[in-house]
Amino acid sequence: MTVKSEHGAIAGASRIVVMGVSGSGKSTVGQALAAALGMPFIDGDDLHPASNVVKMRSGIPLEDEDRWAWLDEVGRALDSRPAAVVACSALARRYRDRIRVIAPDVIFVHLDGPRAILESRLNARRNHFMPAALLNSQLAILEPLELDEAGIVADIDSEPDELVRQILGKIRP
Ligand SMILES: Nc1ncnc2c1ncn2[C@@H]1O[C@H](COP(=O)(O)OP(=O)(O)OP(=O)(O)O)[C@@H](O)[C@H]1O
Ligand SMILES: O=C(O)[C@H](O)[C@@H](O)[C@H](O)[C@H](O)CO
Repeated sequence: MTVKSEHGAIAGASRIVVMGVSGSGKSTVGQALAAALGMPFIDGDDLHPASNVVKMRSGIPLEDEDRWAWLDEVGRALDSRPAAVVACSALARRYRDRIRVIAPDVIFVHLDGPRAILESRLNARRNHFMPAALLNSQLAILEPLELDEAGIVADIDSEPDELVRQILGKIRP
């Protein structure tokens, strides 16, 4: 169960999704956050069916129909463990709702920031299936967390370690 502690931090955060568009740092920050919390880290990129990876690699944005089974995998990755950090874009409310059906106590950490930073990080990144050209479609789908969704927002314009520090000031297991 999640409750706000007396300091306003979200307590009971043991199943965490680090969300945001491509290039926001989900894998980088998610891994560091999991290490700091002593929790396993699972990269949602590794849970995609091969057909999704082929599509993204070819520069074709995924459709909702491509995402449902993947989001179910994300939900199961969380629900089958007592604690975990999963990197998953979870761009739209309906995608987060899908994850919550399986893992109701999930907390979302939205890595948010301006297009210019996202673009420069994606253009500098090597050896990843996701092309920078898909950033526009990702930003078009993005729906920020709503007030009734358990989660926090972190601004990506800091070093990963600093982001982890900020996140740990707002959530605690
Ligand atoms: N806070 C940060 N400061 C500087 N560089 C960062 C930061 N976060 C991530 N990066 C770098 O930006 C690039 C994108 O980060 P990362 O791959 O973690 O993003 P992602 O959200 O997981 O992307 P995707 O959804 O496409 O898998 C990487 O090269 C990473 O090293
Ligand atoms: O929902 C989506 O459009 C995609 O699944 C992407 O967001 C990828 O999972 C990933 O973030 C790219 O590496």
